[in-house]
Amino acid sequence: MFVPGEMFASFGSAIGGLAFICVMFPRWQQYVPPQIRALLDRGVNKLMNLFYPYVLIVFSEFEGDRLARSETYMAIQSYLKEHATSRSRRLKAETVKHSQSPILSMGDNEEVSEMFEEVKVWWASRKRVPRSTSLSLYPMTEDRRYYRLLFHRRHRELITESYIKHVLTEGKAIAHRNRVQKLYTNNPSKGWSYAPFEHPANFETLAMDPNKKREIINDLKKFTEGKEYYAKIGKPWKRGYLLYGPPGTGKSTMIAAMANFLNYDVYDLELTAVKDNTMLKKLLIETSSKSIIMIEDIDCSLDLTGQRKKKKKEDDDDEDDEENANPAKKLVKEEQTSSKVTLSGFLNFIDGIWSACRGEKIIIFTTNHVDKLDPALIRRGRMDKRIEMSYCCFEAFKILAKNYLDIEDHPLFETISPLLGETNMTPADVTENLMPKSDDEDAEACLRNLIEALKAAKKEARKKAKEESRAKAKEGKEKKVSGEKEEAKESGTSAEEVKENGDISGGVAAEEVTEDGVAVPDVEV
Ligand SMILES: Nc1ncnc2c1ncn2[C@@H]1O[C@H](COP(=O)(O)OP(=O)(O)OP(=O)(O)O)[C@@H](O)[C@H]1O
Ligand SMILES: [Mg+2]
Repeated sequence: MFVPGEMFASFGSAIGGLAFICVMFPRWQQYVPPQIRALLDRGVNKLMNLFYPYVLIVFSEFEGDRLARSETYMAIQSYLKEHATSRSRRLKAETVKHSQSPILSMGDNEEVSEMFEEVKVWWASRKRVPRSTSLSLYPMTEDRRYYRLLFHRRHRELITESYIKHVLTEGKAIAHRNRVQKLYTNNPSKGWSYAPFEHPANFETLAMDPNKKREIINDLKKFTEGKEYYAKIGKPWKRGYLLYGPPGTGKSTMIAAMANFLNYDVYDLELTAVKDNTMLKKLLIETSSKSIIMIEDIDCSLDLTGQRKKKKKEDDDDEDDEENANPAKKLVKEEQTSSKVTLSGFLNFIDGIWSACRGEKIIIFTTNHVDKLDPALIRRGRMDKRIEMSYCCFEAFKILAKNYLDIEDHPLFETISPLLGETNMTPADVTENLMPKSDDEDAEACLRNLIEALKAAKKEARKKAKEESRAKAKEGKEKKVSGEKEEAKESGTSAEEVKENGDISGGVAAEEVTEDGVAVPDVEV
């Protein structure tokens, strides 16, 4: 096979020989003055251009002094792993943490070719071992790898404008597809640490109203495809969701389903483990793009619900006077406050830092009590979409029945449907009943268990409602009696008298109380 890389070595001419010497004896430059060296370089290049019509582009693993690997190099690596390893004769196997099988890539000094729009290009992987005078315990880590792309100069435009773009886009997509999804958690001392994210939830098994589900899926799709749109409207490529609803309605399951649908990493941010606003910023800047940042039970995480209101109120409090008198106490209090994440710090992050760091991120808050949250936290713009996760409806039940019992229809569904409408049962409770308790229990037995549980829940709810209304009535009565007693005390009459008066007048208005505190009933005779 004719390969230009090899052709280079086969030049028997003086030019080839000179070029060969340059490559084989790179130290020759040390013995030649710089002016002559530059002249020689130019001459060699001119001659090479005449006889060697190929263009070479080098993509290094590390660019300049940067410690991080070049994104371009990694994208090419992924591209070549998928497209070239089948044609490569020498492969390199790398064991990747949390991956079950080793990942194969082109071995060092290996070459492969491919066709792009009927143009042939050659890729080669190369390794440069830098000469080092210092002793290193890990000499291998100093190897510098790079990819070489070779093509005929007639195709320069096609390769530089289309092919490289194609390789990078495809390479990034392949890398994203093949990566191990991660679940990050934060801890006070180490920042983020991660484990593989292996939650099996998906939108197919998520029980909820199908229309609502479709709407969420479309929203996510639109978000992932919206890079240009977000750039056009000048908005950071981020989206905020608020999931709210009673415990066991599937909020956490929904986040897992979203992460699996998008193939995003998940950052589970525990606000109570964040020391202060500065630490919060640091953690959030460290999150990568294509990720979901979730803050569960935001109402319980911190006093994010009303810190601003409370602070304002505190200014007028007597407590402050006490602190002013005791500076030590004040200092301790200030320290305690500054060692916490505050609502304003949090909001600043969402509006400011959040917008500045790398895009394609989703932030999700969950809460059981949406009404308790500070409106500033969940206003439009910060939280783009609110999703209510509610009690199990019949449509959601059908999905659970399919997941757990492998049935799409059953005569007992007719009994279950109205019961679900009359009771508030969470999907978590429904699934509990749909799971066979023993080997003898078949689908029908599970459905009967569910019917019993629904009936019991309905009975319980009725009993509770009755008790509540009785308690309310009792409370109202007690309030009325104590009000009458209070009034009697103030007016000096007996409670019975007040009651009688009250019954006649229907209550005494404040204006009708004389200066000496005696109530004058306004009775029309
Ligand atoms: N909508 C649902 N679809 C499928 N399974 C569900 C759904 N809701 C709850 N479940 C089941 O119930 C379990 C608990 O649900 P999940 O943890 O998602 O509830 P939650 O709303 O996050 O509750 P909490 O408010 O207590 O955090 C899940 O593991 C899942 O098996
Ligand atoms: Mg949850």
